[in-house]
Amino acid sequence: MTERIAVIGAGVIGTSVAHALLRAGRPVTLIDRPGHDWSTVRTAIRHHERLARFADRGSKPADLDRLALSTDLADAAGAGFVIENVTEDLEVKTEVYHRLRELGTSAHIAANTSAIPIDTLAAAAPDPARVVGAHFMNPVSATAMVEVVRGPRTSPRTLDAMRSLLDDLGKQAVVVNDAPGFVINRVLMAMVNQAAVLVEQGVAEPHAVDALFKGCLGHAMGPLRTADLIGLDTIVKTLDVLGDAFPDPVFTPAGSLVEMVASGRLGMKSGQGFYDYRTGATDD
Ligand SMILES: NC(=O)c1ccc[n+]([C@@H]2O[C@H](COP(=O)([O-])OP(=O)(O)OC[C@H]3O[C@@H](n4cnc5c(N)ncnc54)[C@H](O)[C@@H]3O)[C@@H](O)[C@H]2O)c1
Repeated sequence: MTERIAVIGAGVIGTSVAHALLRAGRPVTLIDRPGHDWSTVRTAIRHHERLARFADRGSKPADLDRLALSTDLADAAGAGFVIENVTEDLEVKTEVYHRLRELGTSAHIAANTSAIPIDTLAAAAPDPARVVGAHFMNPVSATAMVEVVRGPRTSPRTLDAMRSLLDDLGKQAVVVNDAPGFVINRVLMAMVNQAAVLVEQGVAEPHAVDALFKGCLGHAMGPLRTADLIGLDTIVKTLDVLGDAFPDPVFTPAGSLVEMVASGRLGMKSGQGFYDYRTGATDD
């Protein structure tokens, strides 16, 4: 099956999704806004490829000749499947769905959002029945499972198409119902936020917080390195979505998170977050 897939949003997760699709031999059109810095995308794809090759030395490399880059949403119109990964902001995402509607897109659309309910996005889409949530984890190539969110209007056909695409990628789908933050982020975001508060209050340094989660609870990464990997700006935006949905202070972004984002410390993508990822940095 070689139908082209349009991946909209070439940031942290969109690039990782595109890479995983290329490894599965799928032709991909990766779309971002005009003026987007494609050099960071190429660097990220090379990074994902190194990770994937390290994890599975016998696997086939991503076929980069199948990757088309675009700054025009019209290039999503003819795709067999659309995976939307734009900024975690309802207005920004809604604009993309409205444009897909104007373009008459008839493809199934997977919404990759951290917390925005799928039905809210579906309301702006060409056909709400053709929208399903696909909450991918970064790095996508190295993650075995995807949280799939069935909106109240998601059709069985679209859900099947999502499962079948994930099957091709070698990923297991776990289907949950629609709610702000779904399952993972309703829990994870509260945990990340409290971990940031603990650091703020001087209870522990980031490496101690993460070491406890790895050594005592068997997590692959602690909450603060996970936050750096996701992107601290995305963490704050996701907490804002959850805070709007659930008036609980556990979702009020920690002051330190807000300050880090305001000063451009966005995590791995900017080189600094709770940890320092710049060349030669030693606090890793
Ligand atoms: N970072 C993660 O680990 C992760 C995991 C799962 C889901 N998500 C969700 O995926 C989405 C993207 O997250 P991210 O971390 O990649 O964010 P990001 O900020 O790294 O990237 C978002 C990208 O969307 C692009 N964009 C914005 N408006 C656009 C438009 N109109 N047309 C085309 N491109 C547009 C931006 O230019 C940017 O490149 C968010 O909803 C986020 O919550 C993120």
